[in-house]
Amino acid sequence: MSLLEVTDLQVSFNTSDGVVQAVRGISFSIEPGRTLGIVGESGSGKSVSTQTLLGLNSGARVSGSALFEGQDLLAMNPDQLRRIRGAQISMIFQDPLSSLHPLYKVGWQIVEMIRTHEPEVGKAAARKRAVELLAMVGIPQPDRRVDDFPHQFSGGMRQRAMIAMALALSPKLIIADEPTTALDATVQAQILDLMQRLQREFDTALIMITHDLGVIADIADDVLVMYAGKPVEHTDRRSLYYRPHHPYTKGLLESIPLSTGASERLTPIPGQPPSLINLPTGCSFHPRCAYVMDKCITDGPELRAVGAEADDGVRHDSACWLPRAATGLTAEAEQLRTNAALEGRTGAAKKIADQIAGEVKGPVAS
Ligand SMILES: Nc1ncnc2c1ncn2[C@@H]1O[C@H](COP(=O)(O)OP(=O)(O)OP(=O)(O)O)[C@@H](O)[C@H]1O
Repeated sequence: MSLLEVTDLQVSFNTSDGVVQAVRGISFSIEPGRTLGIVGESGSGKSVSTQTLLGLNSGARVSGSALFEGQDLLAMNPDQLRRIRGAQISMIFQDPLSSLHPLYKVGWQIVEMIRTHEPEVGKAAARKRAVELLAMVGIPQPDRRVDDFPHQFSGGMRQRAMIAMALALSPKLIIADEPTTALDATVQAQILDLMQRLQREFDTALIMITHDLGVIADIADDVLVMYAGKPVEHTDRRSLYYRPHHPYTKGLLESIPLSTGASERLTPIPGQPPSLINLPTGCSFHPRCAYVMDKCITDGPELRAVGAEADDGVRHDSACWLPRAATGLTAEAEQLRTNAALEGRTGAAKKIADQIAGEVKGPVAS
């Protein structure tokens, strides 16, 4: 049994403009000590998927199941979820001030967190643990800084303090939602290092949400790529980075900024993600896809096994009509994609491809 097993999670919101289909059927599982990266552009449904697991989306229409140690989180009442939050599953957000109250001392907040879930722990013992936790996440002079207010910490230190708080009750799963996006590259690397070290030490499972594939390149075991509320590619890290199948994943990889001076490469994906109220027909990505075919406009592909990995036991699923073997960034893979795209398009798809042609290089010429 997996630590967490999410099956066909769907989340929508009724708004005055219509129904927002934020999450349209995602499934994943995670084992103790493993890291799952969930990646996609802003609005792809990454945060809603994970917040729904912890009951943090009031007013949402939710279906599917999310078994945490065999118990369905989606069927739990608010009291049961409150007991799970923080103690069994904790969250780290981009903005530490969404977890750290600006008007209370950092140490006091950690102490409160411990004593709320473990009332038998005395104040002195909880404070001692708070100091130990701050030391563990690398806060200098923790016995003194424990009495600081959040605004007396730098951005990186606040992020560390939030990690200390997330670890306070030794949760089995941490969900980190863009935890380093607001930090500069050096501090970002230190925080990711720290999370990885602590994760190993405590065998904690980690779900890392990010819009930047570069952030999880070193730490994810598996990666789930989301587009417009749907999973479009799901595989292990190696396959995803070296043998991507979905053109959206390929686009995300090509848009990773390389911080290597002259060779810097950043090719944005053309166009914008669709409205989740009025989704495109067929594959939601087709209006932006350089490999669009006629079929993509009418039929939405579901995840299916692709690549040679399907035979050697590594799971590699992609929701794309391109040939199963068209994985990777080699010239050969590109040829397969190009041939399939050029063969598979006539009128409508050709028009879309021509529009994209102005913005991106792809198999757009006929
Ligand atoms: N309470 C709500 N009511 C209506 N729509 C919502 C609500 N919460 C989220 N959404 C919509 O659901 C979609 C998915 O949002 P979500 O925050 O999960 O995206 P994301 O991939 O995490 O992006 P970001 O990185 O910007 O947070 C967005 O279009 C968002 O506007």
